[in-house]
Amino acid sequence: MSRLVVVSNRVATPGESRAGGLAVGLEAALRERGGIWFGWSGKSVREGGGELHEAREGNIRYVTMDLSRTDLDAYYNGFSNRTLWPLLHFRLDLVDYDRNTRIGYARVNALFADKLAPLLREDDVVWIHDYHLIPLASLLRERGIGCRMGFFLHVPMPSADLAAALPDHARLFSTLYAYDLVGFQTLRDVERFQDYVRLFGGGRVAGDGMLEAPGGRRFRAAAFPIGIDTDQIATEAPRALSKPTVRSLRESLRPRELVIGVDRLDYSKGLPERFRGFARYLERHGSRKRGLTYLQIAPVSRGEVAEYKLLRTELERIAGHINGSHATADWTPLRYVNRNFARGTLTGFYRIARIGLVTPLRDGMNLVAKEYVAAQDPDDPGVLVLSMLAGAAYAMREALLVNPYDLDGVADAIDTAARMPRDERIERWQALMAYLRENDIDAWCRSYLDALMFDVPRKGAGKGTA
Ligand SMILES: O=P(O)(O)OC[C@H]1O[C@H](O[C@H]2O[C@H](CO)[C@@H](O)[C@H](O)[C@H]2O)[C@H](O)[C@@H](O)[C@@H]1O
Ligand SMILES: O=c1ccn([C@@H]2O[C@H](COP(=O)(O)OP(=O)(O)O)[C@@H](O)[C@H]2O)c(=O)[nH]1
Repeated sequence: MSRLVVVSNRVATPGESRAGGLAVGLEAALRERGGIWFGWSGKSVREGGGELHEAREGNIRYVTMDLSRTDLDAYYNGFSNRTLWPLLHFRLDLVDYDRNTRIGYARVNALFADKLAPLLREDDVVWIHDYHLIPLASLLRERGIGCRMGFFLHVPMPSADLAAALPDHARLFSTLYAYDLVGFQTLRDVERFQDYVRLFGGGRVAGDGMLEAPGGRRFRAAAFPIGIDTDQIATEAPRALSKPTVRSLRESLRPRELVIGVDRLDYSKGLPERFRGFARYLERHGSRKRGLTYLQIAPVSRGEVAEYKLLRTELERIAGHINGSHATADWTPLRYVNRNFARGTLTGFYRIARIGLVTPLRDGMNLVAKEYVAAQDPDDPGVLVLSMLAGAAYAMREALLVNPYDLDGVADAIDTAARMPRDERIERWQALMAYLRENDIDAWCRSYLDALMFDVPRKGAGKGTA
């Protein structure tokens, strides 16, 4: 069997617990097969960068690389998170068009290629993840690496016209042509990518999932919706009820029901809109409103990026306003917590929540939606309120689907969820859970790697073909 080499900006090194779905998914994927996980160390150094660190746990070898402060600012805080992230989440209004960060992004990708190339063997399978590392395969091929390489985009692929608004977009997106397989979360993402290749990328859709780049090189593009470790969460959730943090949350709520939201503090997650949707519920459903308490967990994310700092201030203001307007001496309707919780604890929180509120404005997938469902009590499950603009909504049709911009719709969905009879809750939950069991994290990993290893012709790979 070929050795698997996973490459991503974020690496979950042993013992690290941090919010973010990519690391959660890849950790589970590598646990099954073993291999190398290569990426940024999470550290920045004053000068230089490029130092490698190694660690091993079980069958996974972790190789991580430090980045200089300047490189990190340009590549991660800059081009990845201030240019590509908003672009890929349909937020042209937030895109930063700075040329220097674009150059820094190219420089750091070249550094990744320089450090990774010597570690690779001819029969390795290299699986590169996310928007931070789009050009990496092309740079590795320039360095003579001919092995199979796949890419997976964890975030949405935007409409072709939006993608084309990026200066030099063709130079960036055409580097995707160096991969053998380009994976997306949903079929809609694949279709939007095909549109881009056809309309702006100089290529053509060859049928059968294959695309043809301008020079004639063929590669595959397909959807592989990421899953979770469904059985593990279902087993862990009832056990988590005995954890002191979970017990004390439960006791503090009585006699009210819990509504829960769990998101990195990110504008793509639609938190201001969600807070306002909850406020609308409080205003419109006055007689029942005191039956619910909404807990929003929102660990700070990308805290050095200006837009994220602004969002934090805005949320504090809205939360203060909601509580100021609706709280009583013995009830705070919205509890807003900027802390990261271990996933073991979160499963207990999900389990005791009658409603899971997941309303991103755009999201590649959203693993929290899936974790919430997997953690429910089969005899008395809660209800998932899910944005129709999250990748997760593509298959999770038995959730209460909402438009996250429609505050009245969100308020109505909270009310419907709070009043939903047990039989209906069970019926919806069973359908969702059957889907999550069949499409778990192992299935995701297996289907992607099978497609990369067996479904992709190898003609034309190798040096100079990118
Ligand atoms: O690494 P960070 O900058 O701290 O951000 C955390 C991760 O956020 C994004 O996650 C995405 O991947 C999830 C799993 O596929 C998906 O469910 C979610 O919709 C995406 O937003 C980002 O894409 C990752 O690269 C980050 O590591
Ligand atoms: O305090 C927290 C908040 C979130 N998460 C985890 O972070 C991931 C978030 O993934 P998702 O796909 O929902 O969104 P992303 O943050 O990757 O955009 C999920 O596995 C959560 O359980 C966590 O471990 N602790």
